[in-house]
Amino acid sequence: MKDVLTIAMPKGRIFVEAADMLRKAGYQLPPEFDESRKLILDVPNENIRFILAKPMDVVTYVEHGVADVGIAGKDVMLEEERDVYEVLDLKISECYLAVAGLPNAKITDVAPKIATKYPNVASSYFREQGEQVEIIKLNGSIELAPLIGLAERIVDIVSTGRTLKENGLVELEHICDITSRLIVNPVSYRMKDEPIDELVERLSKVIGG
Ligand SMILES: Nc1ncnc2c1ncn2[C@@H]1O[C@H](COP(=O)(O)OP(=O)(O)OP(=O)(O)O)[C@@H](O)[C@H]1O
Ligand SMILES: O=P(O)(O)OC[C@H]1O[C@H](OP(=O)(O)OP(=O)(O)O)[C@H](O)[C@@H]1O
Repeated sequence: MKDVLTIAMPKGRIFVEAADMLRKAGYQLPPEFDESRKLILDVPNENIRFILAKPMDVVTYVEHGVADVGIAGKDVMLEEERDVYEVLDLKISECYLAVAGLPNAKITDVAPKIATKYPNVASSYFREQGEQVEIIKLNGSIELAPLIGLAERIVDIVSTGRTLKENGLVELEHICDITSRLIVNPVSYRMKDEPIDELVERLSKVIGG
């Protein structure tokens, strides 16, 4: 009996695209997979176990080796340096990180406040720009911060631009493009090289069209 491969899947918006991609790669995922509230789902005929985690936590499960592989946004990978291998750009959940704020806002502070879910990315970005800022960490609804005076600017994900637009904010600087990545635990990469190589190969074919 071969070792089971544990895959950490992010709940939320990446899940749908990732599940679709796995199906296109020929993995037989049961239909109830998409609606279930279960956090561990076994697919015995594929020798795969899926665990469902918050997108920001996927990398933690993989780093600790309780999941062999996982799917995580590049934003999460950039925010914290982790001991995992990033083996494939899945080219799904495309978006980008940007600086945004109210139009024509005057910068009066010596160190303007920047609200973000990504304090490390934001700090490095402004350090590279040679700009002194004060970072305020938030967990969501980042666009609210400049509207209510918590921060002058934000660093956040932009996809369609709808959230910025509907809140009267404008994009000021493009930081970097983001897509989801396949990440692998370094020990699993050695111990379970066969199923991992197969997964990478099958997913690569889907990406390549
Ligand atoms: N608007 C978006 N469009 C496309 N991809 C996005 C968007 N927002 C975030 N992403 C990508 O999807 C990943 C997961 O985002 P999602 O919003 O599902 O989770 P989260 O915000 O971390 O968690 P939650 O909203 O459940 O607290 C992000 O890490 C990023 O890579
Ligand atoms: O450009 P858009 O297509 O409008 O997408 C961008 C929005 O999507 C994400 O928020 P999310 O929906 O994850 O909400 P939250 O960060 O407030 O939890 C991101 O933080 C932006 O707010």
